[in-house]
Amino acid sequence: MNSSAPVFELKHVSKQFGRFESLAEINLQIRAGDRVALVGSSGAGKSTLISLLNGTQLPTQGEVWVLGRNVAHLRPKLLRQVQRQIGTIYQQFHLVDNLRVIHNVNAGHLGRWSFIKAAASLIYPMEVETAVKALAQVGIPEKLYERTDKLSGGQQQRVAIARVLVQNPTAILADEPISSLDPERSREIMDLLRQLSVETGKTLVTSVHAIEFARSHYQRIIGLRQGRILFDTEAAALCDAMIEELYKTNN
Ligand SMILES: Nc1ncnc2c1ncn2[C@@H]1O[C@H](COP(=O)(O)OP(=O)(O)OP(=O)(O)O)[C@@H](O)[C@H]1O
Repeated sequence: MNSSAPVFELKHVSKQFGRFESLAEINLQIRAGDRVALVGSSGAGKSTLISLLNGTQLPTQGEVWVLGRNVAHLRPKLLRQVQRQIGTIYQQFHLVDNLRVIHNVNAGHLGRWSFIKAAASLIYPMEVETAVKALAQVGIPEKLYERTDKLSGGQQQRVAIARVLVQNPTAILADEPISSLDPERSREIMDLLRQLSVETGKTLVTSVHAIEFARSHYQRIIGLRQGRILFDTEAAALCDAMIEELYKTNN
């Protein structure tokens, strides 16, 4: 994959669901190491944009390039290779509740492990040291053998982040990672994502409702309104008038 290409590039992208246009005429580039927040009202298109960046959806029009590849033109094997370089964290964690933490963290290996190895690891966990290291990075190494559904929401989100660390992607996408957490846990998770991105140099794209976190934790903020980019700005240049325009209710 072309290492000098932007990690993500969208050219004249639209996404329709039936006749409804969720995104329209999106043009943007995100480069290695960028830390970008996506903001906008409910339904503005943030999650749709994230699903285009990780290749789980294809655009209706335009081109989505990930790591120098046009996603729509990739054969399944190459698409999986590209997708392995993109780790995604979701609001609802997407963990298997009744498994121990180690198995959820080891799911980060799934793109690389054979089916046999993955199945065997459910009985005799493999690469335990890697899992412990990832859990230590997210601050809960002692939870390795705990059942996942016994953890708090904040701890479960840490497990989801540890799984992405084991996957070791080039870029991390976080789709409203704090929406189901209380304010204190939200701050901890936002701090953790920023710290991991700064320490590892990984690109980080996060959709977030709380504009104050976008400002304090990200270098660049993209405002989506009714499926279009209203602004794409350095965080320091975001002013109250832009925020007002972003959230105003009339058309
Ligand atoms: N799979 C789908 N089928 C039909 N419509 C969809 C689908 N996914 C998204 N949409 C529509 O596209 C629009 C944008 O949705 P999206 O989830 O991207 O917004 P969002 O900014 O992430 O909102 P929220 O902050 O509430 O999560 C919404 O009107 C939504 O109903």
